[in-house]
Amino acid sequence: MVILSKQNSFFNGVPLIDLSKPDSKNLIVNACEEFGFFKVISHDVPMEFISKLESEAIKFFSSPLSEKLKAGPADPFGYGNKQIGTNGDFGWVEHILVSTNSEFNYQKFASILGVNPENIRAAVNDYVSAVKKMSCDILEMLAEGLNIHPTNVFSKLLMDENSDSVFRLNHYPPCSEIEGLNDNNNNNNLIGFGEHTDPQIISILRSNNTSGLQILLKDGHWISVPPDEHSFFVNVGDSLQVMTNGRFKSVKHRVLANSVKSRLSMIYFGGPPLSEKIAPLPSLMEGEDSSLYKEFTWFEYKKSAYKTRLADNRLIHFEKIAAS
Ligand SMILES: C=C1C[C@]23C[C@@]1(O)CC[C@H]2[C@@]12CC[C@H](O)[C@@](C)(C(=O)O1)[C@H]2[C@@H]3C(=O)O
Ligand SMILES: O=C(O)CCC(=O)C(=O)O
Ligand SMILES: [Fe+2]
Repeated sequence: MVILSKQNSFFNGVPLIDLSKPDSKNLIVNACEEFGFFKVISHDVPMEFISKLESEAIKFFSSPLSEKLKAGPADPFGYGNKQIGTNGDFGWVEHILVSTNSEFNYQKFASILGVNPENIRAAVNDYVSAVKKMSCDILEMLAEGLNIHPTNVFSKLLMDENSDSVFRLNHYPPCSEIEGLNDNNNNNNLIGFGEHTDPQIISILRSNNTSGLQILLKDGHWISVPPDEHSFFVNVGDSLQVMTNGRFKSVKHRVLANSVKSRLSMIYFGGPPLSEKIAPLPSLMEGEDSSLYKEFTWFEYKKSAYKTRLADNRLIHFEKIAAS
């Protein structure tokens, strides 16, 4: 029996994983089951990579809107302003979305920044490579914690040369008008990025020290995640929910805009190759036929996901109807 030490394993209500500690694999499993979310410290992503990318992003987002729009529209890759996806979702946010594998047209960004496209490409590549390595370490610890062999069942999907992973930079400008907005609970809330789950396997988020991120708990309450520029935050995505046959739940999260400070976040979304079948791992099913989900590939899931609104439950179309 595994006895989990709860001591020092929470940070303001959010599970805290110290990657240097030997018991972290069990704590990660616990966090994925209870929250679908956790904070990571003692990682080995160099601060130099984070700062370099952050300064390139600040330069880009500080450019005149007319210049930034030249790197859009986000279809889904490129620059987007207030628009999230193409199905009618909006937020107080501007963003850049790039594919981590295909040759993205960095020239578009570079001409705006007036820099060599190699600089921005190198900043994204250095950062993404380090964060991808950390994602794989976490996924391998997860597999070990679940007693799955080989332990690279999840990480090999991110390591595959055809892995369909994406990287996103979000900038939430401060909004002074929030003070005038009131919801029924007397809160001043302006949505930066509306509630949703991430479709991929795992998402790794790093932000500056501006608050805004919230996660939905199993009991239906939203909690604010205190920002920490030196740490990373990990989300279970829909695909990991399916691969664990619902044992882990993809976490609903959202971002509220801030009235005084701007928030800058960078998120790596680790996804499988398009042709990969997304199905529960046999060792996590009670019997051969106990999958909660119909068979589908990541391509089929993505195609369907891109037709949905942000807050929709995208997995519902792939769930088996329970026999009565
Ligand atoms: C409204 C949408 C934006 C999104 C594609 C979608 O149709 C539904 C999923 C959204 C999401 C959420 C997590 C990531 O930010 C994202 C890049 C992704 O893979 O799924 C976005 C999509 C997007 O902005 O293109
Ligand atoms: O910007 C953030 O802090 C979170 C954004 C997010 O959840 C996303 O881009 O999917
Ligand atoms: Fe998200």
